[in-house]
Parts: sequence; structure tokens; C-alpha cells
Amino acid sequence: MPSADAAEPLFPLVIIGPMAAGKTKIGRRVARVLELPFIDTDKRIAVQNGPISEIFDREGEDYFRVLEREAVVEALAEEAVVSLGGGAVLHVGTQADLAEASVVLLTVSAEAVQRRLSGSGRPLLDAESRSEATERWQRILDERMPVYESLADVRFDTSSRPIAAIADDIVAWVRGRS
Ligand SMILES: Nc1ncnc2c1ncn2[C@@H]1O[C@H](COP(=O)(O)OP(=O)(O)OP(=O)(O)O)[C@@H](O)[C@H]1O
Ligand SMILES: O=C(O)C1=C[C@@H](O)[C@@H](O)[C@H](O)C1
Ligand SMILES: [Mg+2]
Repeated sequence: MPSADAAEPLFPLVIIGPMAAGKTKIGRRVARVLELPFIDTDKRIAVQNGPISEIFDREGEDYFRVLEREAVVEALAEEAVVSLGGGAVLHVGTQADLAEASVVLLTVSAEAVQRRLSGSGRPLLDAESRSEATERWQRILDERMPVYESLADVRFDTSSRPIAAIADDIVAWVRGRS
């Protein structure tokens, strides 16, 4: 993981990590505390194109990734807190763009995530049971973790602490860099 460099621009502040790590909830709170706009790329895609699960069903994952890349490019041009979809970091262009941003990785244990995985529009985790969804989540995480780690400037685990406390830690980290 690269070390913090005070000369780097602070914003956008980008939140990455696996599904249900808390990117949306924690990112929104960080933005509120920093008095910055908040952008969630999944939410933007859904507002413009309909629910993500329907995009996957209708057009397939590759089409979703094209929409996602467009949403990421647009979001990263803004001085904002930006939460990315879990797989957005797979795009090589996004990987290059994140080298210029402040990147926070949120992690979560499989035990904690299992409690968070209700049947809520995550097409890659569609499964008969919560335990099967958690197994899928773990397999996807194992594949992506090296990418997340290579892009992150700092990481916070969300398994066992309240959203507000984690958001405060992120804000303190950001303020410590400026
Ligand atoms: N620190 C936490 N402690 C307990 N529950 C949490 C915590 N952070 C997030 N959650 C809960 O986990 C669920 C997923 O959070 P959130 O939607 O923010 O995750 P995400 O990383 O944006 O997931 P997605 O893959 O859907 O984009 C929500 O129900 C949220 O309330
Ligand atoms: O991890 C992923 O690949 C995904 C995560 C979600 O945030 C959504 O972007 C979508 O369901 C795909
Ligand atoms: Mg989210």
C-alpha cells in the first residue's frame, strides 16, 4: 500500500471495497461531516438506467461495466466524496484514475457481512440462501483483494464498529493529510 504523500490532492476522496462493506452509508456520512457533495456511482447508474439487477438481467454485466465506467469518470471529476461499486476497480482506466485520488478501502469480515446480506439487488450474490451468498461474496473478494490493496491509501474495517465512529476515523485521516 503506498504511503500518504501530503502533496497529493485530497479530493476526490474515493471509498472502495467489497459488497456490503459500508461504502454507501459511511461515504455519505463522511461527506456530510466534511460538507462536501456525496456521489455513489451505483445510485447514479440506477437513477439514470433503472435498478442494477435489472440492468444485469436485461443487458448483462459487460454493459453494466460500461455504464459504471462512465459514472466513475464523471464522479471523479468532482470535488466530492465518491463511493464506488464493489467491482468498479476492475477497470484499468479506473485503476489509473485512482492513483491520483485519495482512496479509502473499507473491509468487512465474512461473519459480519452475512448479517448484512439480505436479498437486496446485488446480482452477483443472487443465491438460495444467505450462506451461499456469503460464499460467493468471499470468492469475489479473494479475487479482488489484491486490486483493492494496491489502490488503497488507507483501510478501515467495518465489521464491529458503528458507522459514525468509522466515518469519524476517515475524516480524521483526511484532515491529517491536509
Ligand atoms: N459499521 C457497520 N456496522 C453495522 N452495519 C453496517 C455498517 N456499515 C454498513 N452497515 C450495514 O450494511 C449494509 C450495507 O451497507 P452499505 O450499503 O453502505 O454497503 P456498500 O458497501 O455500499 O454495499 P453495496 O455493495 O450494496 O454498494 C447496510 O444495511 C448498512 O446499514
Ligand atoms: O461487486 C460488484 O461487482 C458489484 C457491486 C455493487 O456495488 C454493484 O455495482 C453491482 O452489483 C456489482
Ligand atoms: Mg453501496
